[in-house]
Amino acid sequence: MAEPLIELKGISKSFGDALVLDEVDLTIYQGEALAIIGPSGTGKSTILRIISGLLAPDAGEIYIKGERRRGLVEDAEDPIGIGMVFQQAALFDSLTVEENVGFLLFQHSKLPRRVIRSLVNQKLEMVGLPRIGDRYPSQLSGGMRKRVSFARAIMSNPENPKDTPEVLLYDEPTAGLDPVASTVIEDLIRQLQCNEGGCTSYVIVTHQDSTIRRTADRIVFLYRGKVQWSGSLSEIDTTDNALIRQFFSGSVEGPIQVAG
Ligand SMILES: Nc1ncnc2c1ncn2[C@@H]1O[C@H](COP(=O)(O)OP(=O)(O)OP(=O)(O)O)[C@@H](O)[C@H]1O
Repeated sequence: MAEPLIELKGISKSFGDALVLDEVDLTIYQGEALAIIGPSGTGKSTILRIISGLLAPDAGEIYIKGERRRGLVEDAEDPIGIGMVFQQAALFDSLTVEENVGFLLFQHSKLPRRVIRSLVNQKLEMVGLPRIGDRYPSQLSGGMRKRVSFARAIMSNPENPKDTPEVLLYDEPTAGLDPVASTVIEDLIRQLQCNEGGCTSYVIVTHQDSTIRRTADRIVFLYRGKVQWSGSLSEIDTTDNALIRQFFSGSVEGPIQVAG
Protein backbone atom coordinates (compact mmCIF):
# COMPACT_ATOMS: atom_id res chain seq x y z
CA MET A 1 0.00 0.00 0.00
CA ALA A 2 1.39 3.42 -0.98
CA GLU A 3 2.25 5.93 1.72
CA PRO A 4 -0.19 8.78 2.44
CA LEU A 5 1.38 12.00 1.16
CA ILE A 6 -1.32 14.50 2.01
CA GLU A 7 -4.13 13.91 4.48
CA LEU A 8 -7.13 16.18 4.99
CA LYS A 9 -9.01 15.39 8.19
CA GLY A 10 -12.38 16.93 8.99
CA ILE A 11 -11.83 19.93 6.67
CA SER A 12 -14.67 22.47 6.72
CA LYS A 13 -14.95 25.73 4.82
CA SER A 14 -17.79 28.25 4.55
CA PHE A 15 -18.11 31.38 2.47
CA GLY A 16 -20.60 33.65 4.24
CA ASP A 17 -23.56 31.45 5.17
CA ALA A 18 -22.73 28.78 2.61
CA LEU A 19 -21.05 25.68 4.01
CA VAL A 20 -18.99 24.50 1.02
CA LEU A 21 -16.87 21.76 2.64
CA ASP A 22 -18.35 19.85 5.55
CA GLU A 23 -15.78 17.80 7.51
CA VAL A 24 -14.13 16.38 4.42
CA ASP A 25 -11.62 13.56 4.86
CA LEU A 26 -9.34 12.91 1.90
CA THR A 27 -5.99 11.15 1.52
CA ILE A 28 -3.66 11.53 -1.44
CA TYR A 29 -1.21 8.66 -1.72
CA GLN A 30 2.35 8.62 -3.00
CA GLY A 31 2.43 8.31 -6.79
CA GLU A 32 -1.32 8.37 -7.34
CA ALA A 33 -3.38 10.18 -9.93
CA LEU A 34 -6.55 11.35 -8.21
CA ALA A 35 -9.48 13.12 -9.87
CA ILE A 36 -11.94 15.15 -7.82
CA ILE A 37 -15.22 15.40 -9.67
CA GLY A 38 -18.69 16.65 -8.88
CA PRO A 39 -21.28 19.17 -10.00
CA SER A 40 -20.39 22.87 -10.39
CA GLY A 41 -19.99 24.83 -7.21
CA THR A 42 -19.41 21.85 -4.90
CA GLY A 43 -16.05 23.08 -3.65
CA LYS A 44 -13.57 21.22 -5.86
CA SER A 45 -11.41 24.28 -6.54
CA THR A 46 -11.75 25.21 -2.87
CA ILE A 47 -10.23 21.84 -1.87
CA LEU A 48 -7.31 22.39 -4.28
CA ARG A 49 -6.65 25.84 -2.84
CA ILE A 50 -6.70 24.38 0.68
CA ILE A 51 -4.30 21.56 -0.30
CA SER A 52 -1.95 24.06 -1.95
CA GLY A 53 -1.92 26.18 1.21
CA LEU A 54 -3.34 29.26 -0.53
CA LEU A 55 -6.58 29.12 1.48
CA ALA A 56 -7.04 28.25 5.15
CA PRO A 57 -9.86 25.89 6.19
CA ASP A 58 -12.21 27.01 8.98
CA ALA A 59 -11.75 23.69 10.75
CA GLY A 60 -9.85 20.45 10.35
CA GLU A 61 -6.27 19.34 10.00
CA ILE A 62 -3.88 18.92 7.10
CA TYR A 63 -0.91 16.57 7.27
CA ILE A 64 1.86 16.63 4.70
CA LYS A 65 4.03 13.50 4.90
CA GLY A 66 2.73 13.03 8.42
CA GLU A 67 3.60 16.57 9.56
CA ARG A 68 0.74 18.84 10.54
CA ARG A 69 0.65 22.03 8.50
CA ARG A 70 -0.01 25.18 10.44
CA GLY A 71 -1.00 28.34 8.63
CA LEU A 72 -0.84 29.09 4.92
CA VAL A 73 1.86 28.26 2.42
CA GLU A 74 3.83 31.46 3.08
CA ASP A 75 4.27 30.69 6.79
CA ALA A 76 4.24 26.88 6.77
CA GLU A 77 7.34 24.90 5.81
CA ASP A 78 5.81 21.97 3.95
CA PRO A 79 8.16 18.98 3.79
CA ILE A 80 7.41 18.63 0.06
CA GLY A 81 6.80 20.98 -2.84
CA ILE A 82 3.22 21.32 -4.08
CA GLY A 83 2.71 22.92 -7.50
CA MET A 84 -0.57 24.36 -8.69
CA VAL A 85 -1.83 24.83 -12.23
CA PHE A 86 -4.71 27.29 -12.11
CA GLN A 87 -7.92 27.11 -14.10
CA GLN A 88 -6.92 30.18 -16.10
CA ALA A 89 -3.30 29.87 -17.18
CA ALA A 90 -2.70 33.02 -15.05
CA LEU A 91 0.32 34.23 -17.00
CA PHE A 92 1.54 37.82 -16.82
CA ASP A 93 0.69 39.34 -20.21
CA SER A 94 3.48 41.92 -20.04
CA LEU A 95 6.18 39.29 -19.48
CA THR A 96 7.65 36.88 -22.02
CA VAL A 97 7.09 33.14 -21.70
CA GLU A 98 10.62 32.79 -20.32
CA GLU A 99 10.03 35.48 -17.69
CA ASN A 100 6.71 33.88 -16.74
CA VAL A 101 8.09 30.35 -16.38
CA GLY A 102 11.19 31.49 -14.48
CA PHE A 103 9.35 34.20 -12.53
CA LEU A 104 10.00 32.94 -8.99
CA LEU A 105 13.65 32.13 -9.63
CA PHE A 106 14.29 35.48 -11.37
CA GLN A 107 12.68 37.25 -8.39
CA HIS A 108 13.78 35.21 -5.42
CA SER A 109 16.90 33.18 -6.18
CA LYS A 110 20.53 34.17 -6.53
CA LEU A 111 21.01 31.87 -9.51
CA PRO A 112 22.70 33.51 -12.52
CA ARG A 113 20.29 34.54 -15.29
CA ARG A 114 21.94 32.10 -17.69
CA VAL A 115 21.24 29.16 -15.35
CA ILE A 116 17.59 30.15 -14.91
CA ARG A 117 17.20 30.50 -18.68
CA SER A 118 18.57 27.02 -19.19
CA LEU A 119 16.18 25.59 -16.54
CA VAL A 120 13.28 27.40 -18.22
CA ASN A 121 14.24 25.95 -21.61
CA GLN A 122 14.43 22.48 -20.11
CA LYS A 123 10.88 22.81 -18.70
CA LEU A 124 9.53 24.27 -21.95
CA GLU A 125 10.97 21.28 -23.77
CA MET A 126 9.29 18.96 -21.29
CA VAL A 127 5.92 20.48 -22.13
CA GLY A 128 6.63 20.25 -25.85
CA LEU A 129 7.19 23.96 -26.44
CA PRO A 130 10.89 24.48 -27.16
CA ARG A 131 12.07 27.85 -28.48
CA ILE A 132 9.06 29.95 -27.51
CA GLY A 133 10.71 31.71 -24.54
CA ASP A 134 10.77 35.09 -26.32
CA ARG A 135 7.07 35.12 -27.15
CA TYR A 136 4.35 36.86 -25.15
CA PRO A 137 1.27 34.99 -23.83
CA SER A 138 -1.02 36.90 -26.23
CA GLN A 139 0.85 35.27 -29.13
CA LEU A 140 -0.05 31.74 -27.95
CA SER A 141 -3.16 29.56 -28.29
CA GLY A 142 -5.16 28.60 -25.18
CA GLY A 143 -3.62 25.11 -25.18
CA MET A 144 -0.09 26.53 -25.44
CA ARG A 145 -0.76 28.93 -22.57
CA LYS A 146 -1.90 25.98 -20.46
CA ARG A 147 1.32 24.14 -21.28
CA VAL A 148 3.37 27.21 -20.34
CA SER A 149 1.55 27.27 -17.00
CA PHE A 150 2.49 23.58 -16.53
CA ALA A 151 6.14 24.47 -17.21
CA ARG A 152 5.91 27.18 -14.56
CA ALA A 153 4.35 24.76 -12.04
CA ILE A 154 7.20 22.24 -12.45
CA MET A 155 9.98 24.84 -12.20
CA SER A 156 12.19 24.25 -9.22
CA ASN A 157 15.29 25.71 -7.67
CA PRO A 158 18.20 23.26 -7.92
CA GLU A 159 19.64 24.85 -4.75
CA ASN A 160 16.53 23.80 -2.84
CA PRO A 161 15.49 20.20 -3.55
CA LYS A 162 12.25 20.64 -1.55
CA ASP A 163 11.21 23.07 -4.27
CA THR A 164 10.71 20.25 -6.76
CA PRO A 165 6.98 19.52 -6.64
CA GLU A 166 6.07 16.04 -5.45
CA VAL A 167 2.41 16.86 -5.93
CA LEU A 168 0.83 18.82 -8.76
CA LEU A 169 -2.67 20.21 -8.50
CA TYR A 170 -4.51 20.82 -11.77
CA ASP A 171 -7.70 22.88 -11.76
CA GLU A 172 -9.72 22.08 -14.90
CA PRO A 173 -6.66 21.90 -17.17
CA THR A 174 -8.67 21.04 -20.30
CA ALA A 175 -11.59 23.43 -19.81
CA GLY A 176 -12.31 25.35 -23.00
CA LEU A 177 -9.97 23.28 -25.19
CA ASP A 178 -11.01 21.35 -28.29
CA PRO A 179 -10.84 17.52 -28.06
CA VAL A 180 -7.43 17.27 -29.75
CA ALA A 181 -5.84 20.03 -27.64
CA SER A 182 -7.37 18.31 -24.58
CA THR A 183 -5.69 15.02 -25.54
CA VAL A 184 -2.32 16.80 -25.79
CA ILE A 185 -2.79 18.18 -22.27
CA GLU A 186 -4.02 14.83 -20.87
CA ASP A 187 -0.99 13.01 -22.33
CA LEU A 188 1.30 15.68 -20.92
CA ILE A 189 -0.18 15.34 -17.44
CA ARG A 190 0.60 11.61 -17.55
CA GLN A 191 4.10 12.17 -19.01
CA LEU A 192 4.99 14.70 -16.32
CA GLN A 193 3.93 12.28 -13.59
CA CYS A 194 6.83 9.86 -13.94
CA ASN A 195 10.51 10.40 -14.72
CA GLU A 196 13.84 8.81 -13.78
CA GLY A 197 13.32 10.02 -10.20
CA GLY A 198 10.06 8.06 -9.82
CA CYS A 199 6.43 9.07 -9.97
CA THR A 200 4.90 12.14 -8.42
CA SER A 201 1.27 12.43 -7.38
CA TYR A 202 -1.32 14.72 -8.82
CA VAL A 203 -4.83 15.81 -8.09
CA ILE A 204 -6.94 16.95 -10.98
CA VAL A 205 -10.28 18.70 -10.91
CA THR A 206 -12.15 18.27 -14.14
CA HIS A 207 -15.63 18.02 -15.63
CA GLN A 208 -14.48 16.46 -18.89
CA ASP A 209 -15.21 12.80 -19.38
CA SER A 210 -12.11 12.25 -21.57
CA THR A 211 -9.87 13.95 -19.03
CA ILE A 212 -11.26 11.85 -16.18
CA ARG A 213 -10.76 8.64 -18.17
CA ARG A 214 -7.29 9.47 -19.48
CA THR A 215 -5.73 10.98 -16.38
CA ALA A 216 -7.28 9.41 -13.27
CA ASP A 217 -6.48 6.19 -11.43
CA ARG A 218 -8.80 6.96 -8.53
CA ILE A 219 -11.81 9.22 -8.40
CA VAL A 220 -13.60 10.95 -5.58
CA PHE A 221 -17.03 12.47 -6.06
CA LEU A 222 -17.77 15.59 -4.06
CA TYR A 223 -21.32 16.79 -3.48
CA ARG A 224 -23.03 18.79 -0.76
CA GLY A 225 -19.77 19.37 1.08
CA LYS A 226 -18.85 15.70 1.43
CA VAL A 227 -16.97 12.99 -0.42
CA GLN A 228 -19.97 10.92 -1.51
CA TRP A 229 -18.15 8.21 -3.45
CA SER A 230 -14.62 7.06 -4.12
CA GLY A 231 -13.46 4.34 -6.48
CA SER A 232 -11.11 3.31 -9.24
CA LEU A 233 -11.54 4.47 -12.83
CA SER A 234 -13.08 1.17 -13.96
CA GLU A 235 -15.69 1.40 -11.21
CA ILE A 236 -17.33 4.54 -12.64
CA ASP A 237 -18.92 2.36 -15.33
CA THR A 238 -19.98 -0.47 -13.03
CA THR A 239 -21.05 1.20 -9.78
CA ASP A 240 -24.71 1.37 -8.77
CA ASN A 241 -24.12 4.66 -6.98
CA ALA A 242 -26.93 6.92 -8.18
CA LEU A 243 -24.80 10.09 -8.07
CA ILE A 244 -22.12 8.58 -10.30
CA ARG A 245 -24.64 7.12 -12.71
CA GLN A 246 -26.43 10.45 -13.07
CA PHE A 247 -23.22 12.46 -13.36
CA PHE A 248 -21.84 10.35 -16.20
CA SER A 249 -25.15 10.03 -18.02
CA GLY A 250 -25.78 13.77 -17.81
CA SER A 251 -29.41 13.10 -16.93
CA VAL A 252 -31.40 15.80 -15.13
CA GLU A 253 -33.30 13.03 -13.30
CA GLY A 254 -31.65 11.78 -10.12
CA PRO A 255 -30.26 12.84 -6.76
CA ILE A 256 -28.08 15.67 -8.12
CA GLN A 257 -30.10 18.86 -7.88
CA VAL A 258 -29.57 21.01 -10.94
CA ALA A 259 -28.56 24.54 -9.89
CA GLY A 260 -30.59 27.47 -11.30
N1 LIG B 1 -13.49 33.47 -2.28
C1 LIG B 1 -14.79 33.15 -2.28
N2 LIG B 1 -15.71 33.97 -1.75
C2 LIG B 1 -17.03 33.63 -1.73
N3 LIG B 1 -17.51 32.48 -2.22
C3 LIG B 1 -16.65 31.63 -2.77
C4 LIG B 1 -15.24 31.90 -2.84
N4 LIG B 1 -14.61 30.86 -3.42
C5 LIG B 1 -15.60 29.97 -3.72
N5 LIG B 1 -16.80 30.43 -3.34
C6 LIG B 1 -18.09 29.73 -3.47
O1 LIG B 1 -17.90 28.41 -2.97
C7 LIG B 1 -18.60 27.46 -3.77
C8 LIG B 1 -17.63 26.41 -4.26
O2 LIG B 1 -16.75 27.01 -5.19
P1 LIG B 1 -15.65 26.16 -5.98
O3 LIG B 1 -15.06 27.08 -6.99
O4 LIG B 1 -14.74 25.52 -5.03
O5 LIG B 1 -16.55 25.06 -6.67
P2 LIG B 1 -16.20 24.06 -7.85
O6 LIG B 1 -16.75 22.75 -7.45
O7 LIG B 1 -14.74 24.11 -8.15
O8 LIG B 1 -17.05 24.69 -9.03
P3 LIG B 1 -16.86 24.62 -10.63
O9 LIG B 1 -16.96 23.17 -11.00
O10 LIG B 1 -18.03 25.39 -11.15
O11 LIG B 1 -15.53 25.25 -10.95
C9 LIG B 1 -19.28 28.26 -4.87
O12 LIG B 1 -20.60 28.48 -4.49
C10 LIG B 1 -18.51 29.54 -4.92
O13 LIG B 1 -19.32 30.59 -5.36
